[in-house]
Amino acid sequence: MYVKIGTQHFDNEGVIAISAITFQNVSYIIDERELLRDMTGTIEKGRITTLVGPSGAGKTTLLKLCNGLYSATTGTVSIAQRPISSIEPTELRRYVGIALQAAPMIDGTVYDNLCLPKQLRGETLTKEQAYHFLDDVHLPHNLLMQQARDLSGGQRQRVSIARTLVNRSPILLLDEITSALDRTACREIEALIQHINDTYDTTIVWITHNLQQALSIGHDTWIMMDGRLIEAGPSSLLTESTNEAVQAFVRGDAQ
Ligand SMILES: Nc1ncnc2c1ncn2[C@@H]1O[C@H](COP(=O)(O)OP(=O)(O)OP(=O)(O)O)[C@@H](O)[C@H]1O
Repeated sequence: MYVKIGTQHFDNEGVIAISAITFQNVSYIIDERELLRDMTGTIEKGRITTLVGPSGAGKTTLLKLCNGLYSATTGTVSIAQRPISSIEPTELRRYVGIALQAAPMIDGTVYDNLCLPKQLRGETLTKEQAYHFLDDVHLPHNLLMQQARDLSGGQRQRVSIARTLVNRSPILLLDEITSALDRTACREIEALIQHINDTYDTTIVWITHNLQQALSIGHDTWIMMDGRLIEAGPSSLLTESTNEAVQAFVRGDAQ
């Protein structure tokens, strides 16, 4: 049981509850280009944190450091206070789920796609269990045996999210998952992510170019520019930051 005081969580003994993800002086260099520069910050457990910033700021690179796709060149990324380099890849994949804009599916049915996370661990998912995950993302049961390639964009994104739920990952990374969707489907996915965050206390890290979405959905925001973390804190920073570069970005001058 955690109590929230200010922006920090404390347990019964007054110890700060585990943070979800921490970055300690993290940089990432590839081909002599420094894509992330000396980033230090904490993504808090159980919250929705949006990652915003101009194109090329390094947002996707940051997500890739969180699920082990990239390794920090210097500094330390920790998940639940464990350096990511000490976590087994299979455990990490289970702990940190990811959903992408394109919602890539394997060729086959919705059921085949939902089975995938279990199959990777040599386990099986029963149809009854699969129906439960369809319920979670508000999709009808008759979609289970439909070919994934025939789904609408919104349905596809829901299946992609349901697939992350199969692992019950405490952390969910989302990379522009609504940018290809129409307004209605976008609202539905936003409500779904809020529901998952509320119901399972899942920590959500969400890259979005939609600042209105960041304001309405995010508890916190990280504003990145040119590989640096410029601001981190409550989403109200998007309108209240006194940083001129942030203000220019929010006005649309830097997008
Ligand atoms: N593998 C790579 N090798 C070299 N440069 C890369 C690589 N991946 C990304 N970059 C460059 O790093 C910078 C940051 O890319 P990244 O995709 O993290 O930005 P982003 O903030 O997510 O951008 P967007 O909002 O456009 O998706 C960009 O200039 C990109 O071209």
